[in-house]
Amino acid sequence: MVNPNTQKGFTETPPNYDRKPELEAFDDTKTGVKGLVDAGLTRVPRIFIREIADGQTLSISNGSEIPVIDFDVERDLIIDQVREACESGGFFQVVNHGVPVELMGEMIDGVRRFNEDCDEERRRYYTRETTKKVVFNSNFDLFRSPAANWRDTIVCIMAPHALSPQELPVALRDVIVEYSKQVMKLGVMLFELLSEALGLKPNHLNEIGCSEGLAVLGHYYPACPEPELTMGNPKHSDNDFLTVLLQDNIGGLQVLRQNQWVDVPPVHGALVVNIGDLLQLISNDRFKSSEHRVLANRVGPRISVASFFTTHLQPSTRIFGPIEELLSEENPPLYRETTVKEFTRYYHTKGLDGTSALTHFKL
Ligand SMILES: O=C(O)CCC(=O)C(=O)O
Ligand SMILES: [Fe+2]
Repeated sequence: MVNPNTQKGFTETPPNYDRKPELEAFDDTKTGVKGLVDAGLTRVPRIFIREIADGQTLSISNGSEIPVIDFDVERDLIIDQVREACESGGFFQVVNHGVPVELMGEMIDGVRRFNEDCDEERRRYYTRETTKKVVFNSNFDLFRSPAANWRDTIVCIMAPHALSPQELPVALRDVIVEYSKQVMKLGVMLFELLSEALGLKPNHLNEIGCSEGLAVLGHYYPACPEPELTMGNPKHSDNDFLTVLLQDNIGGLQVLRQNQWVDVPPVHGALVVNIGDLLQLISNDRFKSSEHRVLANRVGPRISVASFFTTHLQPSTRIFGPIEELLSEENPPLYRETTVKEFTRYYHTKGLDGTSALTHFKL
């Protein structure tokens, strides 16, 4: 393999190369990958370079495998389609979902405004403190992952306790409050459909707390001069119950299906829905989370907004395990019980290394 550092005039990466000072220098700027791009960088710094560029290893199909479900049809038909999508990969898109399309565009614009605001404004929110309800940083797992990713993220914890508007950055303050309200409504509806798809009473998943917490992540993937050397978001499954994802029209999101990466193409007005690891756990593997990733791109910025239904930052004492109504002699529990906080801790200590936190909870 060609060593890209050789081309950069580093000659060779020394065998005793210590990444830490370079990671620290990058983190200290508090302006993320966008800050590097603004400085006019034309090569990808080595802290971002993956030994195996997993972006290029497997073939890619055209994304027609990811179903687009219209919510403006008869309920029974929606439930059948949702059940099928959840049992065969846990990744689908929805249209006519009730979140106004105009608001979706405004939310993307809000994330853009924040990330393109002056350095000083972004630095105000830059932190690695995991207890804060508004956190901006680049690579939450910067000091643990094998390679950094070409992405900056702002996380706002919108539920169960509402943030006071003053805590939110001005650039997206109004829009994120309204968007979260709408996504929460959609989430409650999705958990009703998922409950029915599992043969449970419609309120089951909402009653046990699946829609209690909402973390909204605004991702900003700047244009990358050498996208084949790094990743926007490496292979992972989500550690929540459910994710509702809004992506702009750039593309690059892919889901792993039978060892093949499949594009999740942008569809105007659609939201992507995917099952998280916690829903896999409580459904006792009836519904599976899927691994996915985002490629770095040359034409960005790409912007997406991932709404995570989880309570990990405002933890409750609720215990989650495989739902009793789904268990039988032929269907014994596959996982032990846990709290959202304990479950999420595994994910946060290991970072996005491509292994599922679920394995730690298998019986
Ligand atoms: O940016 C995207 O399209 C996906 C983001 C994602 O996978 C995540 O936030 O977990
Ligand atoms: Fe994800």
